[in-house]
Amino acid sequence: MPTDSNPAQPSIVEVKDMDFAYGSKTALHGINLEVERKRVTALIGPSGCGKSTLLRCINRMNDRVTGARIAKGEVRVKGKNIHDADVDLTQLRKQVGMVFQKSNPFPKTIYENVAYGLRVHGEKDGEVIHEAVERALTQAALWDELKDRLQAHALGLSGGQQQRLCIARAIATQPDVLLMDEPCSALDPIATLKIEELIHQLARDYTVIIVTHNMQQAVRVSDYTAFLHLGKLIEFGETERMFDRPKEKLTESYLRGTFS
Ligand SMILES: Nc1ncnc2c1ncn2[C@@H]1O[C@H](COP(=O)(O)OP(=O)(O)OP(=O)(O)O)[C@@H](O)[C@H]1O
Repeated sequence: MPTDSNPAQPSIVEVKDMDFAYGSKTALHGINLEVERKRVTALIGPSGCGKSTLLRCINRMNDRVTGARIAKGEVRVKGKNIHDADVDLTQLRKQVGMVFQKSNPFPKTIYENVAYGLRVHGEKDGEVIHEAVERALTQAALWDELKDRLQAHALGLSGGQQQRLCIARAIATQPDVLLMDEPCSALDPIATLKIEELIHQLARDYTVIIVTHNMQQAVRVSDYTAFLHLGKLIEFGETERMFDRPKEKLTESYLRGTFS
């Protein structure tokens, strides 16, 4: 599989020769992927190729699906196999945060949505929580908009604001990696643009891995792209290079829209 990995940059997430199965059905075959720190990596490919499954392997979100398992290989985050017996799932999900397709704020105030993760991890110091809420809302480009109504109900926000609030919630505990599963698919073009700008800014502090159906979005937001087809990683490399000069015929036909 062609790759343009950068040997000078140690990977924060490594997927090594991984097969993933739902019961008897193998959904991912022999995946090898190295994700560079503080960069945006996009996962693209036709519907059902395994993008979300791969994303959800990185914080063991697939553990929730009965019969779903890594059949071969491993996933490492910061060098640690995430299936080792001593891995604490709550800690892993603190390290690897997630934002879903449909925004899902809790039916609580704006403030409590962002403070939630800190409280779950046992933070009791009001000042520490307040600083974290302000920092996360600022990083999610929401502080100026919302600072005067932190006690308002989160469900009263617009769809785009709710999604940015979910991003603020995910980054409040300062994860190393942020997984985003089609974060703009339910949003209008203006709200989408704001999230895309935000993704650029987030990559200063976080490693972002995003699933997108929208190839133009992959070009706009990502540094690296992984193209999957039928559960296999066909090509991985710098986004600009891959879209200009794909190395694989299959990638080329998918990107040119001549895919059958
Ligand atoms: N919970 C599940 N149980 C059984 N099979 C599943 C489950 N979730 C996904 N699959 C199967 O695994 C394969 C990969 O699905 P996945 O949702 O990861 O693909 P995707 O590329 O994200 O698709 P889409 O772009 O349509 O969201 C598909 O064949 C799908 O039917």
